[in-house]
Amino acid sequence: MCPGSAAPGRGSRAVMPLKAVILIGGPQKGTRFRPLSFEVPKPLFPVAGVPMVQHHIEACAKVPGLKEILLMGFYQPHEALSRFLAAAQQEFKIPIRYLQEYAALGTAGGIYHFRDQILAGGADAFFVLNADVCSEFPLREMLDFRQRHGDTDSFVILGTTANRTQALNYGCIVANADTQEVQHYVEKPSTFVSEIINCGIYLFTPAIFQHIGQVFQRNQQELALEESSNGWQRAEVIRLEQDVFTALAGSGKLYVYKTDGFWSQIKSAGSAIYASRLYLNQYSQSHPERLAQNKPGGPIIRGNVYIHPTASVDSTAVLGPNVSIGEGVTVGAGVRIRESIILHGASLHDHTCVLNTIVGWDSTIGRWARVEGTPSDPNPNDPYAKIDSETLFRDGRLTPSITILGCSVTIPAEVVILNSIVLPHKELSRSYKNQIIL
Ligand SMILES: Nc1nc2c(ncn2[C@@H]2O[C@H](COP(=O)(O)OP(=O)(O)O[C@H]3O[C@H](CO)[C@@H](O)[C@H](O)[C@@H]3O)[C@@H](O)[C@H]2O)c(=O)[nH]1
Repeated sequence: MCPGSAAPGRGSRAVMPLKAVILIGGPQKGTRFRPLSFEVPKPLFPVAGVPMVQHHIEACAKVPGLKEILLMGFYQPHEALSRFLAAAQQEFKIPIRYLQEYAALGTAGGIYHFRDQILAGGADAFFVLNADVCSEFPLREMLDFRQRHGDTDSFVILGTTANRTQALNYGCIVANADTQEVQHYVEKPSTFVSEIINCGIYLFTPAIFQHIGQVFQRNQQELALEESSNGWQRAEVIRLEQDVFTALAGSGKLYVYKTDGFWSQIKSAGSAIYASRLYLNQYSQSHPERLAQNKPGGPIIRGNVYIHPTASVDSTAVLGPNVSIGEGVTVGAGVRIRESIILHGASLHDHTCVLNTIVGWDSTIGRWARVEGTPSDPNPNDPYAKIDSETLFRDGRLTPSITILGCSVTIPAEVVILNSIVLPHKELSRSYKNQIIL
């Protein structure tokens, strides 16, 4: 933004041309999300009833002056993505495009490669958001913060507090307590650096490209020494965190805006259930119409529940808290569902009990069956605890986690499926416990 173009003072800000880039990654990643990512790319996985990145898009569309949203990744363009983009453009009345990287270029390589597209139309600043986080997205607050604290040419990272142990799984930020200027940045350190972590949400000005460009040139020079035909391409692989932030720390250009609002990573399927809970909570303020109510002749609703309008739920079913029911789902009489996501087309026959589970698209659960997982919620007694993006195995054994049924799985009547992952199209014939069923 041009210095002096905004009215000075707390919270007052002239509207300036802005853009947003959402980093959606690509197919190789998201292994902790299997088998769900087989069917739908992780950024489109429904969280609290809508695709994961729709929450980002909605937050961006609310920022005054935001002209365009660019989804950036290395997925091949496909029908589900195109359909989603078309629908989102209509709903949020903002241009949204997908820019495909020819290979995984890292968190800074893609934005550098497409810098002309980002700056087209004269963007003064732009947000970059990791797709695999859920947040209140305090984007306006980040703009106001930059206005108040940094110079208007500085860059802002959204930060939050984690506990000392879990902070090691994130980018860690040491900042000046008065100015919030980032003095030190270490990505996933091996020993404690700071409790302030990087939320994967940034506000940049076009000047960021000079800093990324320096890394690109250095990479090129280093690779020129190697005998390799694709040196140029590899020079384009650049990480914002290790290559850019670490160097920018202490230069007076990088600031952290700390939020106390909700925030979580969405790495594993278990964290999608937790993220759903956070967004459903937010709906009471932002989208009360999306929350199911207790009504005569309707199912019994406990806490926050989302039911797609096309779903058919028996009036004797008891749902909640934290349940999302997808398009065309059928829920029979006496069914109990808690802390679960039921994906479109699934059918839960009478008296089934589904707890801490994701039920895949078009799966069927026979009557009186019980499908249950173990939640991986953050420690409720630690206000700074984050969800552990658990690995599937520990000491060679499957760690108890939420139960996941892949798409078109059939569970017979009267069985118990506990802490298991069932791959798509399986027809089970008995009960299972702590297993991956291939
Ligand atoms: N377009 C594109 N996107 C990518 C690429 N690589 C990763 N992404 C996207 O960038 C985001 C970050 O992914 P990772 O590189 O897996 O990093 P991380 O382990 O999630 O850590 C990052 O996020 C944390 C917060 O959730 C931060 O704490 C940490 O510092 C870092 O920024 C994800 O949304 C992912 O889809 C790429 O090559 N191209």
